[in-house]
Amino acid sequence: MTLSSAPGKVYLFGEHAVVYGEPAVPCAIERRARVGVQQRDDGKLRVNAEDLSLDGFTVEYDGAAGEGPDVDVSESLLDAAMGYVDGAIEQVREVTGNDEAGFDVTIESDIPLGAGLGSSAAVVVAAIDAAARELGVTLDVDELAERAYRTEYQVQDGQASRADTFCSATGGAVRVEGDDCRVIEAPDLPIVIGFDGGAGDTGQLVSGVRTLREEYEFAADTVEAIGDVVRNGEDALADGDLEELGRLMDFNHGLLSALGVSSRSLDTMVWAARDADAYGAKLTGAGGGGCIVALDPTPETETALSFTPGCEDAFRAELADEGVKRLE
Ligand SMILES: Nc1ncnc2c1ncn2[C@@H]1O[C@H](COP(=O)(O)OP(=O)(O)O)[C@@H](O)[C@H]1O
Ligand SMILES: C[C@@](O)(CCOP(=O)(O)O)CC(=O)O
Ligand SMILES: [Mg+2]
Repeated sequence: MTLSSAPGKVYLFGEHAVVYGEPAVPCAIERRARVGVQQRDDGKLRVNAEDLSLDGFTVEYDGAAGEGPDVDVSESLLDAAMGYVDGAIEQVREVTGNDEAGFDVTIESDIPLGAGLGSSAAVVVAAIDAAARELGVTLDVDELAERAYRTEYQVQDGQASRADTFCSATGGAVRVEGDDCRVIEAPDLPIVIGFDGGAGDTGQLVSGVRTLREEYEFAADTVEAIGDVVRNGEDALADGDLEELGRLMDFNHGLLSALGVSSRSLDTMVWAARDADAYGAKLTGAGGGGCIVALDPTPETETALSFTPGCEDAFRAELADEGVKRLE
């Protein structure tokens, strides 16, 4: 068996706008997906993903080369659930030139699904890394990030940036603008996360922003304004100016809200953090439901969130310096 892990992330700034070429700054956090892979002789793909439940079912699945799923759910739901793993294995078959390779894949993850913490990118990065190594090929981190990006791009119907996958592959704080991806210096950030227990549909939310942007010039301007916030945010990050970072995160949340990707529970958690005197707070990732990220070195925000109706979990997150980890 070959085992790799990869971290989730929060966006300090720039989600959604990054899809249209504006810069974004995600930071990897110490919450990981671990993917174990064992080659099979029969060319089939069998995925054991205990965290992945569809309306209460746990999926036992024979992927593209297999016999189809052992659950009674619609194909579209199953594609949505399994597309990332299937896509990751396709990339491994391509990059290793082993078209017929079959695998047993086991996924365990500390990252809530669809909540804006990049569970999909972490699963894809760890799966590609482990499956390629299982076939004797160790990918360098740039190739791994590129293959993981192609997987997300394909599964999300051509609507994905390189931000999540690059960040998960390299770890640390990163800056992504188009295909220019780099790791940047970041101070120790007092990151607090609030989770409403829900999820958003990344593809649908990205499509919503695309439509608005095509329909209204001011929505296109809003996307550009997010880019300006990010550029200011980079300076604040370089200066270690947490107050300014927080102000800019607040502004970023307002602009995301204007683009229709916030929700009542995300707004409620953002306001709870602001009322607790966090430096700033915003939704993270695609939105619609899931997580907010706040900056607060004191325990106040975590405490306030834990008493906020609609907030299911509040926790601190450490920056993950390391991206993909080769465990076995
Ligand atoms: N532990 C897991 N096991 C299997 N698949 C997972 C797991 N975590 C995430 N995924 C895949 O990623 C999808 C969620 O990704 P996405 O909607 O982009 O949200 P996010 O990346 O913000 O968590 C899930 O529907 C599933 O396909
Ligand atoms: C909305 C977006 O900018 C980030 C999505 O992040 P997440 O999958 O919700 O963690 C889409 C993308 O960059 O591919
Ligand atoms: Mg995702």
